[in-house]
Amino acid sequence: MKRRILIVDDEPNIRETIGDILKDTGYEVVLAKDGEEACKVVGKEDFDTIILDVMLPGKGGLEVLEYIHQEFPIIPVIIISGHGNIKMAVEAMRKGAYDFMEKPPSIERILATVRNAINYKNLLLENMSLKSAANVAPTFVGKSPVISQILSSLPQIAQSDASVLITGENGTGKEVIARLIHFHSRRRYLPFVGVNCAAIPETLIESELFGYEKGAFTGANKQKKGKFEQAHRGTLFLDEVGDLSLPAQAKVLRVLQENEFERVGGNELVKVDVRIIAATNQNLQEKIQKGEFREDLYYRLNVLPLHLPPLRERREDIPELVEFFLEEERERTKRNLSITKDALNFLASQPWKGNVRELKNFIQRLAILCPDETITLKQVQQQLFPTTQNLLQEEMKTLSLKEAKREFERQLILDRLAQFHMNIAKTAESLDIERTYLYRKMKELDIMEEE
Ligand SMILES: Nc1ncnc2c1ncn2[C@@H]1O[C@H](COP(=O)(O)OP(=O)(O)OP(=O)(O)O)[C@@H](O)[C@H]1O
Repeated sequence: MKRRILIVDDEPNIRETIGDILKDTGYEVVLAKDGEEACKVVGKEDFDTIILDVMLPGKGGLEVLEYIHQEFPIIPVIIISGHGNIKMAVEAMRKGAYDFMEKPPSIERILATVRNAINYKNLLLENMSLKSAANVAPTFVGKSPVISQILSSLPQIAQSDASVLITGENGTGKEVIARLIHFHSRRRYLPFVGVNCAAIPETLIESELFGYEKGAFTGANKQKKGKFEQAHRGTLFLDEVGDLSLPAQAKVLRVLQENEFERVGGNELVKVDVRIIAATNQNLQEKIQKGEFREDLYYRLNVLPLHLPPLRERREDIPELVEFFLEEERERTKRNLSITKDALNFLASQPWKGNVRELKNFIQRLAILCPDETITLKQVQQQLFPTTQNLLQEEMKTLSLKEAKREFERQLILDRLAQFHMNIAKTAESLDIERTYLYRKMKELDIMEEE
């Protein structure tokens, strides 16, 4: 990624010469002839450093410096001044300019000062990020073959800047993976902005994504940046992308193609540099067939596809996930929680229709509700299924004979499984039924998932 420098000077010679030197060294350069132009351009594009003449017509250099300092405190400003304006330059340094160069600066001086300023900005960013929780890599637990394969492909995915489409049922960990990709990418110290496209009403999605200008609609009493602008130079996570309306899809496609858009109610083009990671639990191919999702957008998003299978298809990850969530609970509750082997086996046999999220919530519930530090099979079952006792009290009046019979059978089998520590042969023997019949019953009664 090229570093971008803004040069503000009313003397064309100076700004062009410095611009050419920096361009030849590989920087991207933007030139502004006065303070007004500088303030305008700095709000639209992101700069790594600004070289600012202190003596400008109209809006003076010191005023521009103050504005940049207030609005974009992370951008270092290098002051340039003629010999007669040294006093002003000193004043600028006092006001927080990063460095100052006397006109005409030598090539070496320009390159060294710009390089130092960029390093300084990086340090600031790093420091900010070290202080924030964002610096902690999210943990994605799992060693099943499919998860191992995904995790081993992450470094390459993170290093590329191409769009990623993560598919998978709700709660399979799509957002954690998106954060991991961002964390390992060069955008790590820049924002990761998430937007849940399903949670925003259709009427608001455009202003949410693209922002709006003051006066764009009733209540818009000042300009607001949208998610694309907030994510500038970072990553934008479009969660539930399948829920975007067709007009919003058209707008998103345009940003992906042209890297620019207009805020709602505005006609100025805003340039952005964002990496898109999208996620969905829907079958986008099917939505394309039905005319509900744009095929061209699908291909733009699906450059690097990642599929997270449901938890029931990677049950071998469950013990490690349970241990991970228990550890979180140990820390939180300061209790030395553990779980028995048969309880763990039982958890691994459950359907977990809400995937890892449901499992995590369940472990949190166990940690709160279990009186003992060792979580047993009995306690797991009590929390996972309402007991016949409760049902008898609460719902007996409304259950049909068939439902009551089913509930009784279910509870009996669960109790007996607990008694024999999930040993199927012994449980079947004690119930005087065949093992295969017990399996069939467990599936029929939703105690065990159909394969
Ligand atoms: N492999 C994993 N390791 C650790 N925690 C996980 C893992 N997978 C999911 N989680 C946790 O489960 C919860 C749900 O995960 P996440 O929000 O990433 O799922 P999602 O697929 O994005 O869900 P949705 O489609 O509903 O937005 C989060 O609290 C997350 O931290």
